[in-house]
Amino acid sequence: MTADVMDQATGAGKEPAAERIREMRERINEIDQAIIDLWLERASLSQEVGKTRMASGGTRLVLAREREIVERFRAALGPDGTQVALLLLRSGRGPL
Ligand SMILES: O=C(O)C(=O)C[C@]1(C(=O)O)C=C[C@@H](O)C=C1
Repeated sequence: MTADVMDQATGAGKEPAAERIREMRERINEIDQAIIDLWLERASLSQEVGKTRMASGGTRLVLAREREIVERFRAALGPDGTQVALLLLRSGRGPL
């Protein structure tokens, strides 16, 4: 890449920046995959907890526990954390 040609894939204007961006994107991809794997594992566990509880005659949901989880995410991530927690809970127990 010459200094005045933008690299299409990375959007960078110079090769050293393009190379650094490619490296950082590799790590971003690894992190995204870890998040996906953990998301799916959590959803599966959450479904299992729900089945176990209902089979014992208990409730489908435990709202106090959901509030605790939403609060943990809000405290760590702010208002977006609330949205993440709500999506996370929905992916395990389904929509309310
Ligand atoms: O911790 C539980 O008791 C669960 O059932 C798991 C979970 C969750 O996904 O975190 C799902 C539904 C409940 O209402 C509360 C929490």
